[in-house]
This record gives sequence, C-alpha cells and structure tokens, in this order.
Amino acid sequence: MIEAEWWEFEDRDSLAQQVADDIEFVIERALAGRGHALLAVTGGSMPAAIFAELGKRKIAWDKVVITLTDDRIVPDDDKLSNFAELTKMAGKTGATLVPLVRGATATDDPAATGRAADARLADLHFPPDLVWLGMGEDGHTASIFPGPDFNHAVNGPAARRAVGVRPDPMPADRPANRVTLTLPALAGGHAMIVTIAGDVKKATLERAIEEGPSSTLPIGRVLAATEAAIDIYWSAE
Ligand SMILES: O=C1O[C@H](COP(=O)(O)O)[C@@H](O)[C@H](O)[C@H]1O
Repeated sequence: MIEAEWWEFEDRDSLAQQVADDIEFVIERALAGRGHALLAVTGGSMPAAIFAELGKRKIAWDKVVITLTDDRIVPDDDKLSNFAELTKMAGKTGATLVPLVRGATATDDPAATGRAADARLADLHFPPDLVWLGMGEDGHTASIFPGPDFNHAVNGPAARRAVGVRPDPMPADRPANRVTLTLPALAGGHAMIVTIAGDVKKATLERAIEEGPSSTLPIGRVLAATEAAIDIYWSAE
C-alpha cells in the first residue's frame, strides 16, 4: 500500500511557496545532520516557479548538490535538455549542479550514456536527501517509461543509479532517448515529493496509488518501493 499525503493548490504560485518551504526544511535538516545536502530534481514544467521561490531563501547553497532525476540525450544547449533548464533555474544559487548527460549528441547510444551518468553519480553522497519527482500524463516518472528498457530501470541491480532508456512509444512532444535514475536510486531517497498539475495527472496518480506495487504505471512502481514519507503537491492548473 502506498501512503502519501496530498496537498492541493489553486495555482502554481501558491504551490511553489509551500514546496519551497518543504525543500528548504529538508535541506536545513540535511545540513544540520551531515553537513551537506543532495537533491535529485525533476525536469519538466513544474520546477521553475519553485526554484524562483527557493532562490529568495537564505540557504547555505555552497553545501548543496543538485542533480536530476532524468535527462534527455541531446546536446547541452538543446531546448529539451533538463540540465540546461536546471542551470537557468538554479545556476545563480551557488549550489553544485551535476548533470546526467554532458556533451551528448542525439544519436549517442543510450546504454553507454547511462553508464557514464552512473559513473558520474558514484562521486555523490547517495541516497539523496530529497527525491523530487514529476509525472507525465501517461504515468511515466523521471524517465522510466514503458518500453524495452523498463525492466532494466525498475528491476536492475540496486547499486545501479542511472541507466540509459529508449522510450517506446517515443513521446511525440519531447522525442529523445533518455538517462534516468533507476527505481532503487529514486525510491531510496530520505524524503520524496511529487509535483503535478491538472485533472488528468491527478486521476492517473490516484490510479497508480490505488494499484500499488502491481501498478503498470512507472510512478506507481516507484512510490510503492519508497519507504520515506511521500508528499504530493497538486495544482489545479
Ligand atoms: O519528460 C519529462 O516529463 C516529466 C513531466 O514533465 P511535465 O513538464 O509534464 O511536468 C518530468 O517529470 C521529467 O523529469 C521530464 O524529463
């Protein structure tokens, strides 16, 4: 059974205030406990307003490392690059930003790109203090999609933090192979938040939570494997 606390907001600005409060709390707790903090954050449309809010907070950003839950295997300056977006949103905070994908071309082999990401993550202090997930309307989370690499991302060795994946079917709006944190890497975080917007995603997430560990939806599988407290932040628009 998945136990999660839901928080509902009318718009993304009010959601951003609350999520920023909670992320600040997680960072402060990690800094007090172990002197540094590691966050794995979602790509997509939700983080911009939240990072804008976090940027106003007095946080010891020089002790904070931020990596991504997933990225697309595209050149560094491509508009589909989650790391390019993260750099725009959080570059000025002074946190250390760690990419999953660097210097790639769209034709790079996903498996090799995934291994390179995994090697880069070996230097970080896993598990993350916070895993911050988004979700697509199809129930994918991070870049765990149905397809030939689903099993690898979900059932691979616990020590493997990142793998390369080829979504199948390929999302028409953001067509690219990906690197994703694996289910064990995502589910092992000390705290978990999910940020989503809109009625379609709400219904999908409610279904995934009801299905639990047997869910066919990637988000259901990840949340069912998570032992940390899960907070879901939903905005109507
Ligand atoms: O492809 C991706 O999509 C999901 C959801 O993004 P959104 O823009 O629909 O909120 C995101 O969580 C993931 O990191 C991203 O790579």
